[in-house]
Amino acid sequence: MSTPNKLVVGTRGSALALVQAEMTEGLLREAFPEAEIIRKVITTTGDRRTDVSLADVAKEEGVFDKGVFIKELEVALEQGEIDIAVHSLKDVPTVLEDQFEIVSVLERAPVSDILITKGEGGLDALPQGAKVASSSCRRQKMLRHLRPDVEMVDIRGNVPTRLRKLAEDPELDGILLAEAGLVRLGYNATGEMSTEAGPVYGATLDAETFLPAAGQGAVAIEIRKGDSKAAEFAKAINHAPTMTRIQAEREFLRLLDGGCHTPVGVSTQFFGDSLLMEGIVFPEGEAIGDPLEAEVSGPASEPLKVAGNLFRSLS
Ligand SMILES: NCc1[nH]cc(CCC(=O)O)c1CC(=O)O
Repeated sequence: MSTPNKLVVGTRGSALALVQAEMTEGLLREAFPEAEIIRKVITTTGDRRTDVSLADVAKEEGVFDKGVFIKELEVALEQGEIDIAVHSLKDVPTVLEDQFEIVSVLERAPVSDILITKGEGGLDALPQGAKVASSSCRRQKMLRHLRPDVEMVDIRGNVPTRLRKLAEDPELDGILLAEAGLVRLGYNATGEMSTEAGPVYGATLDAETFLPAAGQGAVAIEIRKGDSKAAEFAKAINHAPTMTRIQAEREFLRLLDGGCHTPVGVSTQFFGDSLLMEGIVFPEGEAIGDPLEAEVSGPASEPLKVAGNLFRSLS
């Protein structure tokens, strides 16, 4: 077990995870200059299995849903090997096992998705019948909702690999990625990015039109429930406005999850003391179908209520 003034931070070893761990550790060191902050890198199932789609990895490994990127970190938390786990919030299921809790989030990076293409001009310049790669069901459905002519295909691999695959593959016209990941890795997400196979170009997909995933761009800190020391460390670096938004977004997703798994997009914005929320829910399966959509606003002091209203307004 750790001594009182030592905190072990657990993180995945991907480039993005390491950047996010470093941000977390920097904030912790600023808030607790006397504390010893130690990093422990842990490989997750999602990191080991880059051969097949994430949905198949989850199925084969018996890990529920998005747990593919967090399970091993939770095991390390449970066993006391680490005191806090740093995650991309988007990868964390909305309902945690009883012994864990998310106590804080860092200030959010840009929430939008980015379309990366071989030429400039973004979505409007994408040719009719274009082929675009993404392994996210939500991105696949969202893009086909806006552009039914587009053909979507799967893709795996880290960011540099995906950018290179786009530049290399004459059949492929674009890929979709989170702006947050690109920005945190130091890419010029909304402009020219170079790859070994030539330049590619990023363009923001406006978050009110192309609705992001719940919690996209946010970094979450998970601890053992009831660990008051870890809670004290983590809460000191919480970013309250981000917490309000992600509580609303995750509550909306939780209300929808009820057993099945459907692609969901959700966006939140503050207008003074109000929280404006938009949501879109796509039917399961291959067909694009007609999604359910809604937009509501309510008091920012009650994010769960606003999310409940959004859920009930879906039509
Ligand atoms: N599912 C993988 C994942 N988890 C978090 C990010 C990016 C950062 C973020 O959205 O917070 C990504 C890559 C992507 O979606 O392009």
